[in-house]
Amino acid sequence: MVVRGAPAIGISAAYGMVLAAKAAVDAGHSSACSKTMLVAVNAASELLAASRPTAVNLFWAIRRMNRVLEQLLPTLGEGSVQAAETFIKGFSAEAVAIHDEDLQNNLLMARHGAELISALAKDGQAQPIVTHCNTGSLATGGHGTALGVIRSLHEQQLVDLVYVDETRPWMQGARLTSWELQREGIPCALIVDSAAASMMARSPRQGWVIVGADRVAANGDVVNKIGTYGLAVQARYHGWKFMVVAPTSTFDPAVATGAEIEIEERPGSEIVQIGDSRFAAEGVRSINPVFDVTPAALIDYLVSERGVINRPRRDSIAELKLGVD
Ligand SMILES: CSC[C@H]1O[C@H](OP(=O)(O)O)[C@H](O)[C@@H]1O
Repeated sequence: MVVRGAPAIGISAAYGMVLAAKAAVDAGHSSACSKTMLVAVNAASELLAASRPTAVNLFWAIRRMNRVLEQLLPTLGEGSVQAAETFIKGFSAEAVAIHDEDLQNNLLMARHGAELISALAKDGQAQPIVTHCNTGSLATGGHGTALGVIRSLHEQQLVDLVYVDETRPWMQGARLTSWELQREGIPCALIVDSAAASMMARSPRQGWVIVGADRVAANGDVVNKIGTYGLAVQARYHGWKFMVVAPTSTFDPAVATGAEIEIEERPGSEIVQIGDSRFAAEGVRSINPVFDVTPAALIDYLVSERGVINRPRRDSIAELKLGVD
């Protein structure tokens, strides 16, 4: 959890593989043969892949780096200083490309999402928004997914107030999102997760729930931070629109529905105490899944860098023609 947020996890894994390659070169005193390199990078990618199970960006980035590794390995031969330098340059370039592309995709998604909301805003009125977890520059290559859309809306004076779910139990909303929003001067108020429905009910205007994603299944089901599913149900009941913002690196065409996606379970210690201070009854059983599945039927808009899908379904997602590799 030092690095968290689906795109940031993928980007970090790519850089982690580069660091492992560099370490292999250093250990061989400025050179490394293709065999040593393969062993070192494979070991690193296995370790990285085991770090978290749900965000697919992690596996996507590792696969992408492995493809470049395969192309570059033969150039190392038996190992020379010059070959090692060229190898590291080429391998690092792929990690930097993954990072840069994510930032560019964030900017595109921010534009697509904000254009849609602004087009639907009656009389150009500023919108109330609920967001969950942290999807800003701290979770991505730089601008943010859901928070990127909120930023762009704010630039157009279309944000009335962002209700920030604290996001139990890791408190990404309280610790990170409220910090990012305040820093940018975007009007926001922190709420406990269970207050979101009441905020929707008492808001004079119907607004938007805008969230990110950790994995999008082929049928449009979305896995995101625990509590997202509840927000989608509440949004539908109260007539608020529900928008998911995620780059195509978060889409997993290999899984048919959200039910197939592994949901990370974290230790109960995260929910029976805050910091060192325990408040739950001693010995109580706890269950701590940190993601949930929002069925596609509850999603009004799915925004990726390729554009906006209204009411995502298997066929509309298939039109993106994302390769299964
Ligand atoms: C744009 S980040 C996607 C996603 O990552 C968060 O999970 P975590 O903080 O556990 O890594 C959350 O579900 C965000 O929506």
